Amino acid sequence: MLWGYEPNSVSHIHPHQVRSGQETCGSNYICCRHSHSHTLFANLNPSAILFSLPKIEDMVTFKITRVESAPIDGQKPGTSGLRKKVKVFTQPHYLHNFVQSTFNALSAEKVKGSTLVVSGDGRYYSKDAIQIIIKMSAANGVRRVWVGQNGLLSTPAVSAVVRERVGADGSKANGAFILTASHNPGGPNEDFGIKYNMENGGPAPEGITDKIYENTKTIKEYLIAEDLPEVDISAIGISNFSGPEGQFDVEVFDAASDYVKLMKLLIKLLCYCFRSIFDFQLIQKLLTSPQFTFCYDALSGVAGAYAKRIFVEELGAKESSLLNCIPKEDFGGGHPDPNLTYAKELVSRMGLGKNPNSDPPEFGAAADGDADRNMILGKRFFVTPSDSVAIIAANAVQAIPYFSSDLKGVARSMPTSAALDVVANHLNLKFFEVPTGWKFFGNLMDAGLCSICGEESFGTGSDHIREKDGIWAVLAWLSILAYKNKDNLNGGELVTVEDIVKQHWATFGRHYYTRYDYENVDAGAAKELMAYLVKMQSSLGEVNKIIKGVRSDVSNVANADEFEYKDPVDGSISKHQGIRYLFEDGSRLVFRLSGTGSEGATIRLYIEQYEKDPSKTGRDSQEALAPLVEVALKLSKMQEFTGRTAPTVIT
Ligand SMILES: O=P([O-])(O)O[C@H]1O[C@H](COP(=O)(O)O)[C@@H](O)[C@H](O)[C@H]1O
Ligand SMILES: [Mg+2]
Repeated sequence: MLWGYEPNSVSHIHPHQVRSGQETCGSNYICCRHSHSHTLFANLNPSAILFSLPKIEDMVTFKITRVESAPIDGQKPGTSGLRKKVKVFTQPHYLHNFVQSTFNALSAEKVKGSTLVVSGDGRYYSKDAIQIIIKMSAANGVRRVWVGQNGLLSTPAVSAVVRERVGADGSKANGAFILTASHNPGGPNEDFGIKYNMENGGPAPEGITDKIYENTKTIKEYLIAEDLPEVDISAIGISNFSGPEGQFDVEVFDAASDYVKLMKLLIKLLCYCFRSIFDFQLIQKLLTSPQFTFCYDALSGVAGAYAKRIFVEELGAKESSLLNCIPKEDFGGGHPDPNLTYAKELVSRMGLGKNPNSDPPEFGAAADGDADRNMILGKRFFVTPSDSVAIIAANAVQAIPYFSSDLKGVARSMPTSAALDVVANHLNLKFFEVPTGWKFFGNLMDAGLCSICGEESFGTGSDHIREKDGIWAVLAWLSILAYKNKDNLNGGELVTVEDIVKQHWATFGRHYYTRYDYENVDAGAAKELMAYLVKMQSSLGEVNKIIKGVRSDVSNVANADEFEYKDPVDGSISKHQGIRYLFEDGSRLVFRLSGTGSEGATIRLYIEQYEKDPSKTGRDSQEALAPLVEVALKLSKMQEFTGRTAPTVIT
């Protein structure tokens, strides 16, 4: 096969590996700069020189080694993959066992000849992990591995790449290893993580993650190409190798430009028209208006790799509107979780928290380490994630071109407030309540049942990919603001984030909502607390007596259960997905153990109360919910079980 590159795209020299589509020069090989095949072929200059692929005998060859191993405890993937301390991951065979168990769960015939994406949020240990996974992929018969430059790809970008990218030779990805522990801190003493995403770009379903876990308990050996040279993942280009089963390639590509292009291209593929998902021109007008001010905090996570390209270069925001937008291995020592506690700098810049800025911007947002979560803030105003998804759904058809023809349906996770339910009801939309974990939305989307979904845990997204998407959520909010202000940008009064939220409450009522997190609690104590709450569910008379003893103004519990979900698409059943106490007036208490921590246990307590009367929707949420909070803490004996007098995080 013959193919070529523009001569001016030559970027650097690699003496060790053959990089395809490259001009050979003595013993060195010159690499070419390109982002992906669409650009490559679209830009192909007729005068470009055509090169033949390197001959097998020129390629670096590798052998396959079978390394004896044994099961290591505790490799059960959580809500979103395996997340542990770096010190755990760097134990001999630890990562290898998990990767081999994943290959075995997928089956050899699916792995052989496949194309895998391997990248992540760039946290400490990622670079070593990528080299290990490349070597194990080669040994397991994978045909090619795609890596974002420097090993960086946000979780939503991985999903987009798996679904939409076409390699220079027409190849498509079959799956991905995403290396992240999301919102957990990074560094030698902090967390690392790995999860596998399937061909649809979404997280592996429980059927696969259960198999992976079973395999980790019986593993005896793994395969690795120990002599495969390290691949330079800082340089864009393709490295070719030859193994016992044939050719193996590693392609390093520009993570950000691919994401931006794929997002734009997607709509063309789906709709055969030339609109982008968002109306970039309209958003640009808003972002460049002197009346509007903007701030984006990537919390030193991988979102920074996209923020400059999208917000500054594409949409005209000022560079000074970006905070912590250089990705760092240890997230600058911070906790890359976009909430009111951990996104301190943004929170104070937005006029909230301890040292509030006196002149805050109109709009602020933050992302987590792997850029799938988002927090949306207005001037001195916090938007709860449960309200955020409801507001996006209520405005999507008018404000976001991707949805202009209609919404197929909407969905939320169980602990997320019912604000979205009210919108769905009002707009007569299909509605689904699923367990916590983005993978549950994927089935609905693949079946064409859901367009927009969201979670209280700062996750919002749509069926453009199969992961939640932090930058998408920001663009969705900017679209709504741009749409509502399209006639106000020449001196008129701006419709603010706060106005939009308050208008929403006036129309649909307000779900007062708060979440209390008790992080790093003793795992045994957390289990006992949950067991106690389940036991109490069988004596509601007793529960109501306790409640009335604590607060006579709180209504009775009408129903209590553990949430169970039957997937409407594949019929699979997920049990024990959170403990619910449902009150007569529609209020809810939900208790769950986090599935994303790496040590001890995190208890999450979700508290919700619906207020329909528009004259009562403007209260401070902590104040409005104080009676229910008191009830929840006493009913669960939180302090008795955990020894904690206060939560670590309140949102
Ligand atoms: O950690 P992420 O951003 O990948 O997010 C992951 O975990 C969240 C829950 O976390 P927990 O179990 O701690 O409540 C889920 O809502 C989310 O769908 C999942 O992708
Ligand atoms: Mg995340």
